Amino acid sequence: MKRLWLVPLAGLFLYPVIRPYDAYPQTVLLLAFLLAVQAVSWNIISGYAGYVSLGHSAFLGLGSYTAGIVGVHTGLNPFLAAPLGGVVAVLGALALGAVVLRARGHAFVIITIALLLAMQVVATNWSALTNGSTGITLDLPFWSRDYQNVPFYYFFLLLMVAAIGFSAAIRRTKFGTGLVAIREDEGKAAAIGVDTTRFKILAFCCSTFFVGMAGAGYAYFLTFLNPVGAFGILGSVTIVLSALVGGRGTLWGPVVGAFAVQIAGELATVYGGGSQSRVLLFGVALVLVVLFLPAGLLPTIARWRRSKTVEYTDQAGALAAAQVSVRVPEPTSRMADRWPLLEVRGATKRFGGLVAVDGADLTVAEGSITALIGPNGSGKTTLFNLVTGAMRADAGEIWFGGQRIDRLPPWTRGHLGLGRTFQVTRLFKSMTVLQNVVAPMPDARWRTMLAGAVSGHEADRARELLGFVGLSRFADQPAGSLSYGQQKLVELAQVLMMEPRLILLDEPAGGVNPSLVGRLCDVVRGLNEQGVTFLVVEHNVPMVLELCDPVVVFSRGKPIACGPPSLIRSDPVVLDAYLGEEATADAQA
Ligand SMILES: Nc1ncnc2c1ncn2[C@@H]1O[C@H](COP(=O)(O)OP(=O)(O)OP(=O)(O)O)[C@@H](O)[C@H]1O
Repeated sequence: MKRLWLVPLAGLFLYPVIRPYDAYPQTVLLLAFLLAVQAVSWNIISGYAGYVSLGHSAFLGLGSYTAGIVGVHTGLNPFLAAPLGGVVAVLGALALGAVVLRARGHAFVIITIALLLAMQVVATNWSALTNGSTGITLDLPFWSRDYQNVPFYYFFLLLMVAAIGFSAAIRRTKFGTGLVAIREDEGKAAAIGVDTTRFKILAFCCSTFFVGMAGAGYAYFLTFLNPVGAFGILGSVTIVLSALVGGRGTLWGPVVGAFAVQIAGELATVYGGGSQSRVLLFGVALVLVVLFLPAGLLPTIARWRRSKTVEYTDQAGALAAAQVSVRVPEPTSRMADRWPLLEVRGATKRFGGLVAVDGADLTVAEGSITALIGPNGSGKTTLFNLVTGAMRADAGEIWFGGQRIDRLPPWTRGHLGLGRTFQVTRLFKSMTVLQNVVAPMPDARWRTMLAGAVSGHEADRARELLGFVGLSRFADQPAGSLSYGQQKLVELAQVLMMEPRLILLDEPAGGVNPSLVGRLCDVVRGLNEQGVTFLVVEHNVPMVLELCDPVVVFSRGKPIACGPPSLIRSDPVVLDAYLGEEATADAQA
């Protein structure tokens, strides 16, 4: 059943054999294959990674011009020049990606359109190479007219199969999971070790190779190239429309969409009175899809078919089966001496006129569970952001394990053993619980990146960690269906996949069912006994005083006291600044 797609594929392969003289349907189909190649490729950067390119047909144009220019100068057949077209498209993506992928959202979309139009201008004006607006005429196909378009048919069909296979392979790797993580929450992805810069540039390159190859074949099919045709916006709009109709971010959505759009466009041209009606149809379809089918056909159908009885759970029972049997870093000899694992020296962060962190110094000894408490807005989360690299400090230094880290990107800090959880959980909602736990990238090696997303010892370890936090039975549920407290525990399991030396917990008990708080403390203690150091921001003062030692008190962006809980509990400065009059009265009673 799973290989049902082989049936239509076999049909497509056999069609020209069975009906060799059906030239028109063959042409419609080969153009659908071409569109599918582009939509499936576009989906890698814009569906998986969420960076919507509206200029992707530029890479078809690059491939076309490569084949055209090489053909004119060397006589090389465009089919043979196709790999070169793919390589040129990838090189173009590599050069442009480093620049355009700095932008996000609308800015990225606009830049990609600008890019397409810029290429049109270059192709028009670089006459010596491209023959300018006069264009390039290629040799006619060498085969007999009896074969019609059959060679083009198979060329584009094979490319489509290759592009789908490539996209499926990417989706199955940790690289693919990393792209989805970037789409859902780029900051979080970086925090769990995903080198977002490398992932995005690589995805951009992957999304152009088959498009460039297809461009070479398309130039041969048309036998004529000019800048307006090769770098027109309509081609890009059609790609986006195909992926949106079928379902962006899915494997088969762009394929289904490409066939639907190509066939609908053909019908509009034939019965609607010419190619203008095709443009009108695309415009109307784009509006309708965005308004009424935002997820696309396949995801909408899948949602209808999916069982409506997703198991929403309460928090009771979670952790019941928890076993503290988890692999954590080897305790180091320095631990015994309470060596500083993290040192923040004079860190400052300003937001306009507001000084959120004001020359703060903080030391976290290896092997400790250090607390960071303080009133709302005193700068605790901002300090976390400076330590993990989510924000850059305006001044000061941060050292971790004897290495200065304040200029390193967040993922490198993660690879060094710095993990964090968030005040408001930031799981990847479209992934299952298990997929979330295997998503982190513990290092920057290519081997890790290309490893299976949910396979081998990584998956075993993720299951072990889910057992550790007591959530094994939710492994295959969507992360978003779990209760808030359970999501916090999944986030902890996710961080543990990085094998961290230090975990920064941002309000671990916030919003969590009180019955879980005690268990959460046990989990933290269990991990600490095995060598993991913790820095905990928490408003639940009784919990902090019971769990942590030392306790650092933050006020107005810097520490005002530090010591064991017994001292902090009765320190008048702390009582005044943070615990308030009520606590002062309690302490005095
Ligand atoms: N991105 C930002 N832009 C502007 N101001 C910010 C930003 N992030 C934090 N702030 C401000 O910096 C100050 C410190 O905020 P921060 O969230 O670090 O405090 P906190 O101690 O973690 O508070 P809470 O306990 O409520 O989470 C606050 O006044 C906050 O409004």
